[in-house]
Amino acid sequence: MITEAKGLQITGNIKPGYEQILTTEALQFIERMERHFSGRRAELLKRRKSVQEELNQGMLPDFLEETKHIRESDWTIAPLPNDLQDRRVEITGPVDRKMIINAMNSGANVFMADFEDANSPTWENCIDGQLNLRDAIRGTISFKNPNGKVYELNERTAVLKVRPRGWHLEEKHVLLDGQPISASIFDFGLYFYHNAKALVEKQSGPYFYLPKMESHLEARLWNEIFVYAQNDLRIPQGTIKATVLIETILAAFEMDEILYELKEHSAGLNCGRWDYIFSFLKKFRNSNDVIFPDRQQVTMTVPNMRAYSLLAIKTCHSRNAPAIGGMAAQIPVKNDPVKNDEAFAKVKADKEREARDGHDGTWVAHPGMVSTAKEVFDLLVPKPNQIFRKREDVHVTAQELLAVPEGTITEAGLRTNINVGIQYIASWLSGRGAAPINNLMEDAATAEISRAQVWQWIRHPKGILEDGRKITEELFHQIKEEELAVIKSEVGEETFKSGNFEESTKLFEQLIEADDFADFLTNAAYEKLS
Ligand SMILES: CC(=O)SCCNC(=O)CCNC(=O)[C@H](O)C(C)(C)COP(=O)(O)OP(=O)(O)OC[C@H]1O[C@@H](n2cnc3c(N)ncnc32)[C@H](O)[C@@H]1OP(=O)(O)O
Ligand SMILES: O=CC(=O)O
Ligand SMILES: [Mg+2]
Repeated sequence: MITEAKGLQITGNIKPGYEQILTTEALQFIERMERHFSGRRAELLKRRKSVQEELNQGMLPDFLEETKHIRESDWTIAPLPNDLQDRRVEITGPVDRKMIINAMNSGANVFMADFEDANSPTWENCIDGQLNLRDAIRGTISFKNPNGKVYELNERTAVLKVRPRGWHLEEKHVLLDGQPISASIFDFGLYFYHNAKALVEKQSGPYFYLPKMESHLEARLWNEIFVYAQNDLRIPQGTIKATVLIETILAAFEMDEILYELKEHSAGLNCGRWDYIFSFLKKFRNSNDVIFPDRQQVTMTVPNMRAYSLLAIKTCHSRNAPAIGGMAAQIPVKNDPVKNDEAFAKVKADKEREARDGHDGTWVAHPGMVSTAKEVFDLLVPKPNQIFRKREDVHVTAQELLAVPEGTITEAGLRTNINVGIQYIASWLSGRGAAPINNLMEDAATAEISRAQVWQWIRHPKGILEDGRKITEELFHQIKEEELAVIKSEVGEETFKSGNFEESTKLFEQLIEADDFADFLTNAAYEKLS
């Protein structure tokens, strides 16, 4: 079915209820923004490619000379609204109806509803997600599971934030002049159009998390979109508040500048550690100086990761902005008390480091982890936040940000990467963007690390297992076959057949075999998604 709203063509299915989200007025609002900003988005994506070429030639990122005046002058972000003062625990999760209710009732201060890496962007997931959030904001959301259990919102719920998809993604079911529109503008635009006024009436606001930016110029584009959207819907300027994920190695050099661009709309920064690791590997894909050990060895305490999080805290606090920590990927482990205790201990240690360093809040992936994080932050952080701790003792250099973590590459690490990569893509193609795999939360960012490491280890001269074997395409294929047998025995023949494992394996192989490193696995995978 094709629905037209002036120039926009909708090629996705219009299921009952979708007409309440895809209204003519909402689509015209999106069309105006897409017409206005698509050129700039395209330029910025092109710019990413030219920066990559420079990095491929050996250029190293550094703090920018041309924006020194921003780093060295005195300014702060605009004051934060009341409901964003205390963000000690933020839970994240997909825009699934039941999970939205569970997350909002979890006891966390904030719930980040994710159209991005925890969401497989099928048309249905995206539009159902908008309907679910609309109902959540109006307090009418409910859900009944197959056993008859009814889910409804508690009286007190988490403050809602929304993460639209990143600049590199398109929404292929919505065309303007025959071309797919920006997924960021689509997710942001629909949410903002339908909910901004209702949120303001509730003494809250349209709050966002902005993913995967690679420069302050990309933050400027978001800011221009915010100004445009607020003008268009006659909502006071500065009502939108957005927290930027510092999750690319290039953005780490532009934290001040990113806060500055979004000054009136900023709600601080967050350390998106998983994408950050992925970005480091991706940006230095061709460098013989960069190779990371097994994924599990790259923790937040290795020197470069610690430098990055300390710099985020210092930068934010000097601008009166909150510095939110990141996601510990552990989730509760069912039926294994020892592993369960280990998972909780790891989350606790991670949150203690963050709170002691100066973070004002943190992320958890599962409602079962909320109280652990909350206990740590309640004990170590005075309410509502510790922005007053300016951390002037912290001095982070470019070399420290670019330091390569040491460690070993093991066969177990290689196996895990292959196993997780294939299982995650299969889950994503089945419409599930976050999955529990080997007792960890996996989403697009964590799976990207797995895929990037296998690609790099094959091509890098130091891609050598600790037992002395060079990692090659042949070894990859051998281990892949062995891991497929393991997966098959775990999930069973039937699920293996119906669960997109064949398609996922093919895609994983293509990504590994291509000499040109694909910028995002989700771009290729999206072509296969309904
Ligand atoms: C790198 C980054 O970008 S991090 C941010 C993006 N990633 C995420 O947001 C991942 C969030 N986490 C999740 O999606 C989930 O926790 C998963 C997929 C990892 C595991 O989910 P499940 O297998 O359903 O876990 P589990 O069976 O233990 O869940 C128990 C209950 O908690 C709920 N639950 C689990 N995680 C969440 C969550 N994040 N938000 C809300 N509810 C949740 C489940 O729906 C389930 O509810 P029920 O008992 O009412 O049926
Ligand atoms: O989005 C969060 C991350 O760690 O990546
Ligand atoms: Mg991320």
